[in-house]
Amino acid sequence: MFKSSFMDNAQSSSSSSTTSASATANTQIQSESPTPGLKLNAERRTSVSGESLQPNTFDDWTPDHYHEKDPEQLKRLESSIGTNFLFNKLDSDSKRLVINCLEEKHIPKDTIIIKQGDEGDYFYVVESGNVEYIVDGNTVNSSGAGSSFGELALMYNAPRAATVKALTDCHLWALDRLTFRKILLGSSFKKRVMYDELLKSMPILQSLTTYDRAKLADALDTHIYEAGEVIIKEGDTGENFYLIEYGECTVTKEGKGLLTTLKDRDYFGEIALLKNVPRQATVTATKRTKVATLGRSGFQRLLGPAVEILKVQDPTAKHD
Ligand SMILES: Nc1ncnc2c1ncn2[C@@H]1O[C@@H]2COP(=O)(O)O[C@H]2[C@H]1O
Repeated sequence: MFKSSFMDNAQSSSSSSTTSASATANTQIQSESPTPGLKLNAERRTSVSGESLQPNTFDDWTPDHYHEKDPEQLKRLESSIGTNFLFNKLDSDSKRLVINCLEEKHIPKDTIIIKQGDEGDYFYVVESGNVEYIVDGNTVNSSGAGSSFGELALMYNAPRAATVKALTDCHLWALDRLTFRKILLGSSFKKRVMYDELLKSMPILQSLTTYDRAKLADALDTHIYEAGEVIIKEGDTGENFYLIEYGECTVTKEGKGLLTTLKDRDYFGEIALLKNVPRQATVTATKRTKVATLGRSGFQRLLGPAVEILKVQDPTAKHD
């Protein structure tokens, strides 16, 4: 019954690539969920093998957890998470569906909501309270009202990348795996789906974790340049870093001519951002070229260990 409106939001799946979660361990929740009928991950074994990152397209799919929300719940949802980026990209039918598939959870302080290494079954949005994220025993960050977590395992069919613990009593909304994949992957997480193959295949990004790659994908934009177009001009102020998805570009410098030719999976534009200097060369598309661009603030925040590799590979060291 939901078919026609869902199909507008789901990207059609053309990829045949699949990844399988290796973890099969049952997830444990260390504090009883007070919400009847909602088991969190407890005693749950989810089979996720054979799914790709592409959003699912189950033509005859009906959500398992569909419960019309009462007016009081709807009002709270609208004011707390209705304006969240996850939901404001949805058309009204999809938004209504997602909202009605959300399950309410009251989580006591100190509850382990997600355990690193487990399989994923739910995605969570925080209405109130704070949670912390623990990777390999170290607290890496925390988040509060309006944030969300638990998407990585559902997107990439990977084991949970972090343990998530309630720092305070929390009021959460949980979305089941299939509804997440069916609706949110094709809309709210579309950029991650779009850039996944590119980022995974870029040699300089190999040191990034799944989490790092996901955050990076959120910050990217796409541009297409036709043959002959100048992408970067020597002497200009640099604002973007570029990853080449496909195409070909030349790098030329006044007085030196052609320095190099760049192709698929190469990058450029890093020197001005790394050293805070003007553009050191001109980059021109010689074929139709599709690039993913990352702005200055994203470059500083999101490239993580890849920045060190960029510094080591600084090409200006060779030709200056
Ligand atoms: N630094 C981090 N590394 C990994 N996961 C994180 C981090 N910070 C927040 N998270 C969230 O913690 C979640 C744990 O479950 P997932 O791997 O499904 O998805 C993960 C992210 O949503």
